[in-house]
Amino acid sequence: MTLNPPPPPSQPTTPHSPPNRRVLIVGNYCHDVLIQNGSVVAETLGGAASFISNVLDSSSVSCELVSKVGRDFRYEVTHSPIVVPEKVTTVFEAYFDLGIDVIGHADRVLKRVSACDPILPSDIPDSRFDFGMAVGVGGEILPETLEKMVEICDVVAVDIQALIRVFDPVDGSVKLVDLRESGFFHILHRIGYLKASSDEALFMDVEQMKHMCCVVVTNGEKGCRIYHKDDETMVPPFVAKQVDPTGAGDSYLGGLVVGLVEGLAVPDAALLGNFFGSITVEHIGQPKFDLMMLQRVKEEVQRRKKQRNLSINHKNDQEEFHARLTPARFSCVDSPVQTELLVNGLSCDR
Ligand SMILES: Nc1ncnc2c1ncn2[C@@H]1O[C@H](COP(=O)(O)OP(=O)(O)OP(=O)(O)O)[C@@H](O)[C@H]1O
Ligand SMILES: O[C@H]1[C@H](O)[C@@H](O)[C@H](O)[C@@H](O)[C@H]1O
Repeated sequence: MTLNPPPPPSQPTTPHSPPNRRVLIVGNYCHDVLIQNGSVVAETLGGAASFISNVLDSSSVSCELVSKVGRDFRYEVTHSPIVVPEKVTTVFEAYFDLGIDVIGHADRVLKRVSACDPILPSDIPDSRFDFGMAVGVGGEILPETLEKMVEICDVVAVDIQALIRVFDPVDGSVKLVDLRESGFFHILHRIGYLKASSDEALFMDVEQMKHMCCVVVTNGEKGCRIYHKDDETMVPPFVAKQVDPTGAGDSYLGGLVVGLVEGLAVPDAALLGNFFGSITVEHIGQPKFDLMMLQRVKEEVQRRKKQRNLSINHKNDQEEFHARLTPARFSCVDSPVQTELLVNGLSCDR
């Protein structure tokens, strides 16, 4: 089945001088506090922007990141955030033993216990970008912020969590509102990609949205589905031993965008998303990707592109791409810090 998605970002002009494929990532970093049986199990750097830039940086895709943190921000990051001295960094507590939350999310109950400032249009550079990613976690993306993004970026990908989250005024519990009531709906015909988890997809009309943009719905260990106009494609998962689901959707989106800027077709880019999502669930916090693994992935992406250019694809060609990526996962090793955390770590079987 062929998908006819929004145009990908600009392609190389000569084999030796790749163009500047700049990606703009907009969303706040946060502190993630993982809680199980009443105790803090881990405190990690969070925020979709941090997981996504980890995937893009590791894949040598140049990106610029706009994020706000408070004076208490304690992580050394490649892309410096804007520090708001009178504020504290956004904090999410993730409770792994409170059962199913109000939105039917069985993994964890999320509470936003503090929130840094929103990201304003004036915080975003005035330059042009090939690809924009609106990936807020705590309500920091405003309609006018997204409007500026669609003006300066050729294609914009949006994580629905940036648009539909609302926060309980008493305890900060995350709730979702219908996309039509989110205050962003009027801009959505101008975006290229909308990503939602299967829980979040219940808060939009996929049948309606797939005529406005390419919709990707992730479904944990089952992989993901792509909807665009009259096409629907299932993209298979990779087998993983889940330890902590945090950031899986973010790394997925990072992998998808890496695939798109590299010039892969949407289903292949989504397979790369599944690949990075599956590695992320095996770690607490940010995964540190193995260099050999990244090199293999790069080679497979180039091979896949060549195949496409020569039009030598056949019906089951994604199976082959999947089969060639699968062994690359096994060259991935944990850093000592992560291994130590895993010993006391979470295990969240779905
Ligand atoms: N247990 C798993 N095994 C294999 N792959 C997984 C697993 N969980 C997630 N993934 C991969 O990561 C992708 C995103 O996961 P998921 O659907 O849980 O997103 P999400 O709910 O947005 O994640 P989060 O909010 O935790 O960041 C999936 O489509 C899948 O490819
Ligand atoms: O760090 C995580 C991550 O970015 C998730 O995508 C988001 O759902 C959580 O709110 C956040 O704490």
